[in-house]
Formats: sequence, C-alpha cells, structure tokens
Amino acid sequence: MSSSPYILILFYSRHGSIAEMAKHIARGVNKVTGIEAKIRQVPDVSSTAEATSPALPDEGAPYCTLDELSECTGLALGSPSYFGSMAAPLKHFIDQTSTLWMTGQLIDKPACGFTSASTMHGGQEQCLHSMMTPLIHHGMVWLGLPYKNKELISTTSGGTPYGASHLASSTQENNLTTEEKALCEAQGERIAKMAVKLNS
Ligand SMILES: Cc1cc2nc3c(=O)[nH]c(=O)nc-3n(C[C@H](O)[C@H](O)[C@H](O)COP(=O)(O)O)c2cc1C
Repeated sequence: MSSSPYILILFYSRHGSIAEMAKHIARGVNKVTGIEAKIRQVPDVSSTAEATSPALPDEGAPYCTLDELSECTGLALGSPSYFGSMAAPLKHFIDQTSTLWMTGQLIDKPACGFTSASTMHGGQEQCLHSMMTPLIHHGMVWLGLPYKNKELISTTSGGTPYGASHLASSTQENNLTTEEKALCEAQGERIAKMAVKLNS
C-alpha cells in the first residue's frame, strides 16, 4: 500500500485537452487535506500489433501501472470523446484490469470521469457513460457533478452533471474556459472529499 492516500487521475490525451483538464482536477484534489493527486497516462495503441511504446512517454505524466490503479483511494478517468465513447488506448488499459476485478481491489472506491470533444453535441455525456460502465463492474462508486456548481448552468461550452468536459473547438484549442476550469476543480475536490470520508 502506498504511504499516503491518493486520487489517481488517469487519462489518455492525443492533442492535450484532456492532459490540461487533468491538471485542473489535480488542483481540486490538492485542496483537500489528507489526500493528494497522482497524475498518470496510458500509452497509445497501434494498429500494428507488434509495435510497442517506449517505457517512458516522450512528454507528460508517466504511464500508469496496475499497482498504481489498485492502490488508489479514488479514480478520476479522462478520455477524449471518440465517436461517443472512450478512446481505445484507455479501454485497452482497462481491459487489462481483470485481476483487479477478480480480487475486488476497486470495490467501494469513488470514481469520476472527464472528457473533451470538438463539437458541442458530439457525445461528451455518452463518452462519460462509457467510462462509468467498466468502473461500475469494478464495484466503484460513480460521482457526477451536482448543480450546486453554478457553472453547470452558466457554461456555454463544456461541463455536464455526469462529469467535467471541455469543448475543444478550433478557436479554443486546449484553453479551458473559466467555467470548465471551475468544474474540473470542483470535480477533483469532490472526489477527494468523498475518498477521505469513505476511508475515515
Ligand atoms: C478518432 C476520433 C474520433 C473523434 N470523435 C469525436 C466525436 O464523436 N465527437 C466530437 O465532438 N469530437 C470527436 N473527436 C474530437 C476529439 O474528441 C477532441 O479533439 C478532443 O478534444 C481530443 O482530446 P485531446 O486533445 O486530449 O486528445 C474525435 C477525434 C478523433 C481523433
């Protein structure tokens, strides 16, 4: 078991939006005493089965190990919306977690999701649901974002009650709006508080 409890912020990001969101979620986690954020990513997958990733990524967070997942106190899972679903590299990583499922390592731990899409109605909520499904199988407790976060009402871009999101339009690129940043932070803070409560 790791020395101090942590929320694992685990994501796949090809063009940086999700990586940017992860930083804001970490900010929210780190507002809560007694728990910290650990940011990890998953490697890309290749259509050529023999191709492998280098042991360390060229940039960004280290790749996640299964031990880092099994030892987390809570999980924030992030993926771009690809055709209304999580991206294949993240699904590929999750599909390697059957030993954790068999031993119940993630049961009763809080989980949440965050996503980014390039169109307003291009499947953000559906993608968040696709991330929720395997985590429910793992026995995790899914957390959305309650409407006490007023940015859910005022946003004109990303942000859903199912989880934080970002509208990555060509003009905004990876720059999150004020509302999107606030909702990422709120989500990080909420999962950290719930993880501390569930472990007290
Ligand atoms: C294969 C693929 C499928 C995509 N499907 C959708 C989609 O269904 N709806 C949408 O709005 N954007 C879609 N996008 C755009 C990405 O979701 C968007 O650019 C996202 O912000 C990328 O996140 P990243 O910057 O972290 O890589 C797709 C992009 C790719 C490469």
